[in-house]
Amino acid sequence: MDGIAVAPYGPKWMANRKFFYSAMRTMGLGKRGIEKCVIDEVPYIVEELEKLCSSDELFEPSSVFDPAVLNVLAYFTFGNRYSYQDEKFKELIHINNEFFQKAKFLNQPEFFLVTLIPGLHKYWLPQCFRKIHKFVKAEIKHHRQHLDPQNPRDYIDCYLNELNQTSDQSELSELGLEMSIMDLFQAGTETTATTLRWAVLYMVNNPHIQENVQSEIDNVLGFDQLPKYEDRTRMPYCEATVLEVQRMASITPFGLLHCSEEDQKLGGYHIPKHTCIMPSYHTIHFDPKFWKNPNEFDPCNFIDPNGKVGTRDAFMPFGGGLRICVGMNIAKQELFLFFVAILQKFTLQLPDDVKSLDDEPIPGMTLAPKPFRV
Ligand code: HEM
Repeated sequence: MDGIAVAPYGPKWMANRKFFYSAMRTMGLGKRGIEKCVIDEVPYIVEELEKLCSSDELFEPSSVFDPAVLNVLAYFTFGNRYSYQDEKFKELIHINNEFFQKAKFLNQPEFFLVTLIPGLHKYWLPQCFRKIHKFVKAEIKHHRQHLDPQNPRDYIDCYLNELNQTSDQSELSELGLEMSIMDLFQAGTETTATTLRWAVLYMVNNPHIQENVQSEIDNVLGFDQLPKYEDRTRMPYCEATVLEVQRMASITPFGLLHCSEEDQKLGGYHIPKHTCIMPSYHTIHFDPKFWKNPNEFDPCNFIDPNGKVGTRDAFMPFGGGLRICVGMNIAKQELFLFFVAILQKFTLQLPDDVKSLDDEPIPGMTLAPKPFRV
């Protein structure tokens, strides 16, 4: 196992994770910093939503969020974004979503059979995994042919440069690059797009909160000024609302599986070596010890008495420890900037005959709202 999310704790995981951070820094200094990738996507989201609204038909917001978040990662890794109508891109979204659905199998007991019988994974791996792999390999081949070592354009170029400079003993490899990209797509698209769908759901179910958000946007940005990530310091209510969406939705209720490397003591319990551990972030996010009215959607959970946004130890949407989400800073920027840009231009409403949306999630590896239309 190579890459980041699926790699076991060890030198390969460490090298790929470290490389991801260093690429973010390198690219952050250039024209294609992650914030630019996100901001550049905003006009396309607005345009797509305008098109959908003008038809008077209700629509499911994932038709906009899926391509938008995948485009940010495509921009970061492949160096270009795709038109939402591009057939190749539609196919990539389809196979990426399909793979995510299949990956729910990872939480089932059958998965342990796959890990116990050597070689079985070759037969079990679903077709969509092979398709994404083929797509990523083709992009890497294309990048290798057009690589200019002095001007790395994106994540793949930075990684290839590093491979060309390092020795055979390096823990980085072409397979590590392929797996890392697939991890970023897998871990970084459904999670972010699903959180945005929850944001829409909570806004239509709580119109008074939507009004407060919009009035802050009107005061700080007006109707035309594009939001920047630094604006969040002047927009505490919007920032707190996004954090509250993450708490209430708790889309990764158990994070990823962890395993103790040694015998450990934790909270007075003895954890033997090689115990499988699933932290329950969902429990922490709804614990009345930490939250006044945990079952109520209330952005004030994150606003301190001075009106400033403060986070809490009992808030862990991105997990914690050594394996904390590597895409946390990308996701935070996407959530804030997309959320603000949408509510700057649109008011989200339910059809006349619907009072509120069902906020019971569909159970799974991530907690998603049931399909809905606005
Ligand atoms: C709202 C969006 C997101 C949420 C809620 C989320 C949440 C998480 C959580 C809970 C974990 C597991 C941490 C643990 O086991 O303690 C994780 C891991 C991970 N996430 Fe995210 N994530 C999000 C977005 C992203 C994005 C945008 C990317 C990529 C750009 C990404 C890439 C990863 C990777 C590669 C890992 C595995 C890290 C490792 O094992 O070292 N995630 N994420």
